[in-house]
Amino acid sequence: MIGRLNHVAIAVPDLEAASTTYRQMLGAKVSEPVPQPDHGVTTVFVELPNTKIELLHPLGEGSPIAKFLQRNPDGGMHHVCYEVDDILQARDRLKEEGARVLGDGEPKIGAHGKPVLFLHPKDLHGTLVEIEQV
Ligand SMILES: CC[C@@H](C(=O)O)C(=O)SCCNC(=O)CCNC(=O)[C@H](O)C(C)(C)COP(=O)(O)OP(=O)(O)OC[C@H]1O[C@@H](n2cnc3c(N)ncnc32)[C@H](O)[C@@H]1OP(=O)(O)O
Ligand SMILES: [Co+2]
Repeated sequence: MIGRLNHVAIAVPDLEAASTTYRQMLGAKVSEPVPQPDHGVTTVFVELPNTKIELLHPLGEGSPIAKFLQRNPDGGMHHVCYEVDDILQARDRLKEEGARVLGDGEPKIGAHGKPVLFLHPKDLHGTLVEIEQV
């Protein structure tokens, strides 16, 4: 059911410093920061030949990544995002298989203008998983 790896997300305490590291030290193509108020984060995308890295920083009150950064003050890998063809079909199958779909269970529009959902890390061996319909 899951397809390509769309992105790996890394939560960072300093978005500018992380962007500089990826641009200068690693020589990657790095986007400008984009606030995502519906998701409580600001994103920077790093374009790699085969996938993307999503740098995340909290935005506003009650950001879903705030506690993660408190627990990991230097930052760290936050989630992986897999592509699916049909997000509602994927959601229903994942629920049947015992995965908890986070939030109200309805897809939100993600950073690429496509529907996304998140699955609880405790049901996926300690990894927060995002699925994105492409
Ligand atoms: C920009 C849009 C979009 C895109 O298009 O790409 C995005 O990526 S938005 C990214 C940010 N949004 C989200 O992460 C939404 C989904 N996340 C959540 O709903 C919450 O973050 C969470 C996963 C439910 C965690 O909530 P939180 O309040 O931070 O922690 P808890 O105390 O409830 O955690 C319970 C348990 O899970 C462990 N945990 C938490 N986060 C992670 C993680 N990222 N990876 C692995 N494990 C995680 C946490 O340590 C707790 O474990 P125990 O201590 O053992 O109970
Ligand atoms: Co993401």
